[in-house]
Amino acid sequence: MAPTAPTQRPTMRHSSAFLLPSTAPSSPAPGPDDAAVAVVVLNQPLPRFAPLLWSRAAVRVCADGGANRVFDGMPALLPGQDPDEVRASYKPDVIKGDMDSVRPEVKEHYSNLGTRIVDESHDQDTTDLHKCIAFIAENYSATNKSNQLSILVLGALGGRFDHEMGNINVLHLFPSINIVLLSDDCLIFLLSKMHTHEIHVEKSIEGPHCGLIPIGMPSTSTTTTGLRWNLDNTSMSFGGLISTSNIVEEDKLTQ
Ligand SMILES: Nc1ncnc2c1ncn2[C@@H]1O[C@H](COP(=O)(O)OP(=O)(O)OP(=O)(O)O)[C@@H](O)[C@H]1O
Ligand SMILES: Cc1ncc(C[n+]2csc(CCO)c2C)c(N)n1
Repeated sequence: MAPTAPTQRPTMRHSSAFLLPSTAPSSPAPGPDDAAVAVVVLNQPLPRFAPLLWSRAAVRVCADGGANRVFDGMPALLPGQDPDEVRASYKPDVIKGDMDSVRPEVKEHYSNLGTRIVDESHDQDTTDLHKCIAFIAENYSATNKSNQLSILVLGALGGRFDHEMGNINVLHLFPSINIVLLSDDCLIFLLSKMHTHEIHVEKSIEGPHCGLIPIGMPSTSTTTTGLRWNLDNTSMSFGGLISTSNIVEEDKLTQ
C-alpha cells in the first residue's frame, strides 16, 4: 500500500506587536499588514496598557460589568486628563452580556453616547465573554477577509479561577479565531491542532518564560523550535509532562 501523504496544516502567525509603544525604536508598531484588532474588556481591573490597545482597536466591546471598568478605570489610568473627556473618547461600540453587573448609570451614559447595548439576560448558559466573541465573529470577522482578526481580551487572567477557566474554554470554542487572553503579567493563546504555529516574540515586552500547557486534552505529539527545552515529537498531558518554566531562545518559535 502507498504511504499516505502527510497532511498540510495551514500556519497561524502569532505576534504581540500590538503591545509595542508606537515610539519603540527597533520594532515598528503594528502597520497595515498586521492583523486588525478587536478589544473585549472583562469585569476585572484594567491592565495598564488598556488605553494603548483601545486606541489601536477597530472595534471595542465590553462584556457586561467590563463597561464599569472602562467608565471608572480609563480616567484612573489617565490621571492628567479630564475624566469626562476621557469617558467621551473611550466609548465602547457595544456592551453585551446578561446585564447583571453593569451599573445602570454606566449603561445609560454609554447608551446616550451611541453605544449599542445587547441584553442577553435570557441566556444563563454561556458566559458574557462567550457572548461577546460570538458577536464579534458574527459582525466583524467577515469585514476583515484580507487581514486576520485578532481579539484581545483584557482582564482574562488572574481573577476568579472558575472565570479564568471559562475564559480559557472560549479559546477552545472558537479555535480558528486568534483570541489572546491578557492580564498585566501574562498573555495566553491556543495553539490549535488544525494549524502549525509561528510565534514572533517581542523580547522587549514578553518572555523570557514561555509555557506550553495541554489544557483541555493531551497533546499526542508536539515538536517545537526556538525554546531552551524543545519538544521533539513529545506527548504532553496532565499527570505526565507539561512544559512549564521553558525559556525563549530565538525571536521566532515554531510548533
Ligand atoms: N474575577 C474574574 N476573573 C476572570 N474573569 C472574570 C472575572 N470576573 C469577570 N470575568 C470575566 O468578565 C466577564 C463579565 O463579568 P461579569 O462580572 O459581568 O459576569 P457575571 O456573569 O455577572 O459573573 P458572575 O459569575 O460573577 O455572576 C465574565 O464573563 C468573565 O469572562
Ligand atoms: C451546568 C451549568 N453550570 C453553571 C451554569 C451557570 N452559568 C453558566 S454561564 C452563566 C452566565 C453568566 O453570565 C451562568 C449563570 C449553567 N447555566 N449551567
